Amino acid sequence: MDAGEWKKEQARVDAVRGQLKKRIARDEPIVSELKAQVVGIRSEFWDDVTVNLAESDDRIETAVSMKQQAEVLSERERSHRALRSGLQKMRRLLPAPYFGRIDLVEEGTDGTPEQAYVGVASFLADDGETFLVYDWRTPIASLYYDYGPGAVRYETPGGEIAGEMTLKRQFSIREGRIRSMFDTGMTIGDELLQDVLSRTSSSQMQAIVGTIQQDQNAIIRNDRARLLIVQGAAGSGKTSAALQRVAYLLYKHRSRISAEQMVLFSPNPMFSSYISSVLPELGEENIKQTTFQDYLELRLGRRYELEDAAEQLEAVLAGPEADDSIRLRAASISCKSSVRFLERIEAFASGLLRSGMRFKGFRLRGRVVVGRSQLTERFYAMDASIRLPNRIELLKEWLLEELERLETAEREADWVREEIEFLDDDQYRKIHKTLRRQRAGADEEESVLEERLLRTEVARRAFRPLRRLAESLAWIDAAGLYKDLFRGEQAENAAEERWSEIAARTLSALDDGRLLHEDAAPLLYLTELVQGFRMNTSIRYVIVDEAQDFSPFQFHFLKRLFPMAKITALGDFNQAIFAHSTELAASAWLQRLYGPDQTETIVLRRSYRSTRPIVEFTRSLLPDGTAIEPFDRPGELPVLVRAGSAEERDRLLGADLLKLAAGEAASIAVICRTEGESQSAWEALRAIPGLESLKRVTKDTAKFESGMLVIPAYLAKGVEFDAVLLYDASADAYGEERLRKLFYTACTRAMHVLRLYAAGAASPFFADASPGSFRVVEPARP
Ligand SMILES: Nc1ncnc2c1ncn2[C@@H]1O[C@H](COP(=O)(O)OP(=O)(O)OP(=O)(O)O)[C@@H](O)[C@H]1O
Repeated sequence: MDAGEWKKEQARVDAVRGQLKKRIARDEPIVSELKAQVVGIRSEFWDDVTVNLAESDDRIETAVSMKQQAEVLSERERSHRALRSGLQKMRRLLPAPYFGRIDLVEEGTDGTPEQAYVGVASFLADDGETFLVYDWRTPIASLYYDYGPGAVRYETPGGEIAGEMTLKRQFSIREGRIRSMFDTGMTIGDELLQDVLSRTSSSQMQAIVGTIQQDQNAIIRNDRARLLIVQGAAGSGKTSAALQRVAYLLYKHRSRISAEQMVLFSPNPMFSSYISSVLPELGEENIKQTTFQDYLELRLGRRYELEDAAEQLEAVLAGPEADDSIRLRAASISCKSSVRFLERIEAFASGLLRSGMRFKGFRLRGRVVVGRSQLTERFYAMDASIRLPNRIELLKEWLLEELERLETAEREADWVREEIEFLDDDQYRKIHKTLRRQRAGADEEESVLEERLLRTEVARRAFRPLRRLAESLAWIDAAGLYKDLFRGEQAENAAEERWSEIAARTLSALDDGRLLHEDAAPLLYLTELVQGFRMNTSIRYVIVDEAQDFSPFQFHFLKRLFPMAKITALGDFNQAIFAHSTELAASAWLQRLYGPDQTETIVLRRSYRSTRPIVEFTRSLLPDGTAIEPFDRPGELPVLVRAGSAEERDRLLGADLLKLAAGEAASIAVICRTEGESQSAWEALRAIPGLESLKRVTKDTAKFESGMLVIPAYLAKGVEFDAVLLYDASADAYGEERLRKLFYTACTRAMHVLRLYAAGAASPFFADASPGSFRVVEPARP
């Protein structure tokens, strides 16, 4: 780049920063003053309004005065919020006002190119019209991500604009100085990306706004698809693109959609903390984050002892695949996560329109007051065309009336008289108050009236839990219905492998009040088919990360739970470590969920997280791994360290940990296969001098921190580390084919360094890796 051009650009950066500083200096005192005013008005609110309620004129005056004060307050609050957010944007722009420039000659103009500089927020000149910086989410900025110099077109709210891009320039600016600057073609320069990716990790995910790639931009800006499926290689930027997409959508629909109307399903709470700084970094509020497990807990947690996905995985990994009970459990999981089972449940629910409903009766003091057969008879006496949830609603209404009738009749029962003795003082006082009020106009004698009131109170108290039960729909015997799928005629028709054993195990777990993870979503699905689906109509966008771990049941839930939402499902089938996994792009049932017209799929092949040698090693572990493209970032080969014993392995690994920590690595993870392995590895390694502060991550860890830690592979999903040390890569630990994806997931967490340790024979996966894609190190022994 010639020096004159560089100087010109630096002068522009200086000028824009000058404007920013001027505006910041102007607005800072105004924001502080407004804040002081708001605080002042709030605290003096009651002093300033004339409170005089004696006369009616005064009352009006007071109301007017209060209204005026409230209006002043909300007007000041609005101005304060707007100015403060403008100020925050300017402060964010100050160190690096922009990262890109495009020159565009619009069709039909005189040929003079318009220059558009692109940054994290828009910034206008004093005239209030000229954009000194365009927000990366503005329509014109899309050109920066989608095109190279040449013919271009982009959508604006006013229609399509076509033109010629005459220049595309990238900048790296730090603290106001241009560090690098180059004109590029189609892709956003590898140089910049190299620079960004070679940095060490931090405890929080970073925004990628300056280096978004074209295919990622397609994810970010897609607002057509009802279901957007993103299948992307490990480290291809799925999570990053998803978060940028949230920021884009919040900007695009800022007048009608707020952060509360979006929800992100993440794999675990630690992951939520890891990504929580991206949106604030982009000047947006964080959206709601949850896990599917949270939803299950909310709906089923009170009634059952719920197993979570991690416990399920641990159970499956607890023994060798050849172990019969492990095989049976795996068969149970895959059967209950299948579309076939979903369809079976739907067919079973339709059958309930005719027969088979199960209810629980209502008891009062050990006596049945509304029997289950009474409920069933009423249910089936209804018109055959009425849907299940509507019948339940009608039955509930009847139940509430019936309980009221029973309660009135029950007041005369002998036990009520006895219970009166047990009313406490408070209740007596309340009743006497009512008594005093009613006595005036009553014909009855006081003692008769008193007894009537007391009896009413006792009966009301006794029926209260029954009324609550009726409202809660807990009188539908959902577990009983679910059990019916595993017994009698239903069970006999099942063609699944080992069905009768699966059925026996399911029934015995349910009888103990335990709900296995694979039963939770199907049971809830069946319950909702009967009683109607809960809905949240305010949510407009749902993002599902690690979507390969979602079963058909979970996707069907999302569709029904969020009927007004567009869903983005991001995942990688190669990282499907749980037994219930979805192939995403290749899944026919997922395509059918909203139908092909409303479903779009984007595939990301390029992997950015790891160095080229790491990607070359990890992709060679997969049968279709050649489709994954490494980003050309150099680094050292992955290393297989062969140890003679477990003790030697711990010693060697410990020494490597210390060496890496003394170097540049900010985060180093010792990744284990299971929670149990993680616990014993942590104990063994912590005993090594210098490693006393080694941390251990469990499924209850809420916050992601950098430094040295030990973590089970399934919890490391979605996060990344400068260095990954795979604790046990021996044939004992990873000898089975079913563990290939877990192994792959663990290895792909590494950004710069990957070392794998094996005491004894190494995992057979190494034999599948390309020759020369890793180095073997064997310590010299005497
Ligand atoms: N366009 C980009 N510019 C700069 N960095 C990027 C870009 N895309 C991805 N990255 C970086 O690559 C790493 C991996 O990204 P991310 O975690 O979003 O990938 P992922 O597809 O969700 O990975 P996984 O499925 O393995 O969890 C992150 O450090 C991210 O910042």
